[in-house]
Amino acid sequence: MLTLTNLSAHYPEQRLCFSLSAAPGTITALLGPSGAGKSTLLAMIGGFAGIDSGSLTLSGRELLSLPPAERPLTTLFQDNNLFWHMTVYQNIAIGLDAGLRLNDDQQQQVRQVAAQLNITQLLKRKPAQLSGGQQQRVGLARCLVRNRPVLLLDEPFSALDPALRFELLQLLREQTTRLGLIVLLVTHHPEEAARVADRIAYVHDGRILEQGDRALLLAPRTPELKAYLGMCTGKGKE
Ligand SMILES: Nc1ncnc2c1ncn2[C@@H]1O[C@H](COP(=O)(O)OP(=O)(O)OP(=O)(O)O)[C@@H](O)[C@H]1O
Repeated sequence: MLTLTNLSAHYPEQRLCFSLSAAPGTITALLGPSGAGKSTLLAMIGGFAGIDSGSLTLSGRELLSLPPAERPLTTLFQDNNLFWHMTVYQNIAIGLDAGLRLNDDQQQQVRQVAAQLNITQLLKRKPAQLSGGQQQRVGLARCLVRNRPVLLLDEPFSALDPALRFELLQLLREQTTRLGLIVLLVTHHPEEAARVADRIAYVHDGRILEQGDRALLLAPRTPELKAYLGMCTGKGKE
């Protein structure tokens, strides 16, 4: 279980404080308006943003004292951070060894994850020779090969057209269940959350205002989430 307890940061214009639990094998969708703090929440967990107080644990182990590279997690952003001069194989392999010196076992792991994400036929290409969807598959493959229990995703598929987006989300869903990953997925698309997420956390003004299972999207309790989802909150209106 990944557990955030009053994990807090203060910025001149924003005070953020998050409490959240996420279980293995689940996807938690982080929804909320622009500027609410979704990306900062991931940065706080990843160790890229300062923390003032609170705790962050994975299976009871405190993570805040660990530098980012030693935390048991991996991140994927919309800009997938692929290296354009390297092949797809190398771009995945670098997730295992920055010097690209892979033993037989590790080489096998790269090929395995490539097969799972249907990119085996692309391993010799460079990122510029791939479509946007294929590039995101490579980015996801690099994350998965690292074999970390927590996956932080910041709108990774937003630039893709809907069909491709859902294909990749389905793939993410399968891998989350198969590997027992804890996935936090920032998205601006409630319909993405409705399709793949086990849990919904609505981030508003630096905190999680509401959380629950997918039914939350159909029956939000707070006026803020209703307004975010475009549901009418005015009295006497439909
Ligand atoms: N390094 C920082 N310095 C100052 N303020 C910051 C910093 N990082 C985050 N903030 C504050 O946190 C707020 C939340 O920003 P964040 O990018 O996390 O929102 P978001 O919900 O991810 O928005 P979007 O959906 O537009 O990406 C910002 O408006 C800003 O006030």
